[in-house]
Amino acid sequence: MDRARSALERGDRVPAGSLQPIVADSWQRCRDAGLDPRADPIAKVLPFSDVKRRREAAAPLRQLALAEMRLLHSQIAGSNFIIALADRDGIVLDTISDHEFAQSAAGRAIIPGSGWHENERGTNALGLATLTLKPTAVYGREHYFASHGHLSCMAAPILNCRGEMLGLLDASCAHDARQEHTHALVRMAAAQIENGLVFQESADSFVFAFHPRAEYLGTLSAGLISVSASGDVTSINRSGQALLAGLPALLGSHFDALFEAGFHGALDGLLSGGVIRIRDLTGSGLFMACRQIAQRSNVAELRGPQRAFVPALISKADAPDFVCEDNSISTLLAELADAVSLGMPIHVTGETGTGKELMARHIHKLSQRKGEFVPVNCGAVPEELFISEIFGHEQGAFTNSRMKGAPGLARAAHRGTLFLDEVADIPLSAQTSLLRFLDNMEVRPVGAHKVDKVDVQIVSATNRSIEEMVEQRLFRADLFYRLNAFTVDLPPLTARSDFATIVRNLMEDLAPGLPVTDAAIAALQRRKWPGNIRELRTVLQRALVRRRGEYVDEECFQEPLAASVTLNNCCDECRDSPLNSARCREIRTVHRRTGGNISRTAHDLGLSRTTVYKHVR
Ligand SMILES: Nc1ncnc2c1ncn2[C@@H]1O[C@H](COP(=O)(O)OP(=O)(O)OP(=O)(O)O)[C@@H](O)[C@H]1O
Repeated sequence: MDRARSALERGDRVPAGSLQPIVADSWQRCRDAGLDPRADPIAKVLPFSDVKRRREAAAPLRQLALAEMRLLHSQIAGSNFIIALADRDGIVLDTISDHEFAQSAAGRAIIPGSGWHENERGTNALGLATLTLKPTAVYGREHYFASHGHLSCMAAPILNCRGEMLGLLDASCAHDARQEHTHALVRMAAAQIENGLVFQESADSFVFAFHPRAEYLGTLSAGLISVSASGDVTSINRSGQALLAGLPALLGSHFDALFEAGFHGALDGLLSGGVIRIRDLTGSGLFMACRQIAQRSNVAELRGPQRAFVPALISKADAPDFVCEDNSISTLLAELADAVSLGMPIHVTGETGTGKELMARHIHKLSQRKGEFVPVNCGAVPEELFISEIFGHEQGAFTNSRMKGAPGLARAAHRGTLFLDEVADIPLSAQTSLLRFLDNMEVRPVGAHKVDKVDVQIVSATNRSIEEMVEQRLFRADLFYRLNAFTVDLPPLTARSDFATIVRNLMEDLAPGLPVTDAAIAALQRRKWPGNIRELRTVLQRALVRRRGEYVDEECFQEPLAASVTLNNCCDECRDSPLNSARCREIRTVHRRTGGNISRTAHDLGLSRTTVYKHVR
């Protein structure tokens, strides 16, 4: 390696045989592309809007991959690693890392949006695996750029059954800390994701596992084949293709072209839930078991008695107890249930009053966690107390410490949910501690030496654009990426297709049994709703006062515009107090001018963040 490296850095021919051929070829390509191995790599990072689009495009893959990444992380945790998921173009979408690695130069380079193409970053595992579609490891000084020489990276492509690349999984670590088995773990995780995709893409198909040995049916070396209700092959994993080598184990082929028993012959035994013996058409004996029954297939027609079907995506128990008939939300809810079951941090965005807190409580309910739902209003906690509020403090930890000591909200949320409301207002000084907590779920109260591990579902919410704050360096990008593994974006009230249902639902709550006319709903729908559902609720309350008959009609909403604007400019508490309303209006005006930034409003007006928060919430 020493000879190869000095030849490379001198610009001489690299001695033959001094490198594995795949690395030697890559060095040559980098040289041809004019990259200088002693210079810094070209470190392009896409803006978050692009990452978001790519994450959406890769949503089914991410859903499976994030679960595998967490598992992989738990297998290699503490060994100073980062695990990354990249999309088909080699752009990193998500990372999970040991805290120490995240702080290193390499950890700060492998971030969502970073691309690892060979022609920019030189020889590296992600770049090579993107080119070759093969699992690849690049150790230490095999990296083209000398500045990457302390890293070891292992990447494995994730392919669909047509052999097309969907994404890549990568594990990188300091070269001294590398462990031989990690490469195998990364390959296994990629294979597990590929298998998950067979199920995910084949909801309308049967999925059968097969292997020459029955005890291997549940392992990664088992073949998985998905077959439509008429016996056509809809997907087959890599192990399946290898086990059926020599046969047309391809998409669009038919079960009968692969196995002697034929589809209808095999199905009866398979649907009985047992393991059957079967021969492929080359005569090799195999064991086969059914892993999934096709949804919507009429199994009764295919065989005797009716079998259980795969349940619908949202069960009744999982349905929220607030209105969400709007398409964009109901689609999200199906995915949300999966994200919650994987324990992914969920980030809820939406204008004020769109129902973010309600959604956070729903997430807690979905998680079926026995612990508490613990809301923290990050905008209302004074900056200097933030860390001790979240992580607690020991008795006497502060000079003027009131207190006996407090466990902190993160511990109070153990086995429950920590809801970080107004998360954009977390002081920069506390963001590092929160990031570390998200990585290791460890709590160390201020002044304490002991560390406790907790198990907490994280939900955060904001009505501000954290993307912009990240660009302005007001919010840590790595913290943002950790918080928003899954985002629920609540539409403003004016964009909701279930507006009428929301009105009727609120009316039922405020005055059960009292009808509201369609004309009244139409009149409401024509208005602007800067305060969204919260404002609608207040307007309905006021209309009830004005109601004359046994129903609410459009006349109940004809309040003078000026009054309504003035009212909207004050918070509920100050509305009836001439003394407070002017001050309140000023706070709310500055708050709007600062784009909803509580800290800046507080600073500009010389008030505490808690005071500002009280008037703008
Ligand atoms: N889908 C819904 N159906 C009925 N009521 C709703 C719905 N969503 C929200 N609400 C009501 O609207 C009000 C505001 O909801 P919530 O406090 O959850 O909003 P928010 O987005 O967290 O607001 P903020 O950003 O100001 O904290 C509450 O009274 C809530 O019950």
